[in-house]
Amino acid sequence: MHAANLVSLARLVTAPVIGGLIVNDYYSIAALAVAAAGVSDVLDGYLARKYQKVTTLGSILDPVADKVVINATAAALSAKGVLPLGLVGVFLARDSLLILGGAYFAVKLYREARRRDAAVGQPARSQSSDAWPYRVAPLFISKLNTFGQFCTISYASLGAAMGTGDDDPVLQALCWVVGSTTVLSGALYARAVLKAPSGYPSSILRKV
Ligand SMILES: O=P(O)(O)OC[C@H](O)CO
Repeated sequence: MHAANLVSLARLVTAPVIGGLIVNDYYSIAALAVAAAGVSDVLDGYLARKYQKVTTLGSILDPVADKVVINATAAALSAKGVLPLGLVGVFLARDSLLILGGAYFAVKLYREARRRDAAVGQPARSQSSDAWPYRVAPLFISKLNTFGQFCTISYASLGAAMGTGDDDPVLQALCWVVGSTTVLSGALYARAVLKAPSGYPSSILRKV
């Protein structure tokens, strides 16, 4: 596995650790760990581009790792009364829709590959990389949103460590901003899909 994907995978597996830190009130370590996860989100993309390893797998693993870390830590902070439950609901709702959308296109690609194989009388090769000619390209607003989510969660955790409380105006502003960018990014993904009713939305699914 390429270094870029190892970085994404490492981020993914830290999610339960960070959640455990928050639940057990180790807020300052959790804040650092979330910030490190945010830095690793930049690093995996940089490594993939530098070594020309921008792959289908990497393009899925990277946002999945982000979603797991962000939702798990935001849910843990909400359970501790540090982040509003509504914000976590917005994060979860958008990411559930994105995962459902991703699953829809994965099944569609798989079925098309099976049909192609059947048409030429070849054994099924739908598992091969030929069947997955697209990589996922996040919208720019989504990259900004992910950055904002990491910042908000890290700041909230730091605030909990310092006892500033959830009425901190900076935290409240961050929650409103990131809640809005989450909704906006979900709406723009939905628009991209709806504009390509029978095909693949080229603004988010790029040929490998
Ligand atoms: O949350 P997404 O799927 O819009 O993707 C944004 C990526 O996580 C950026 O690395």
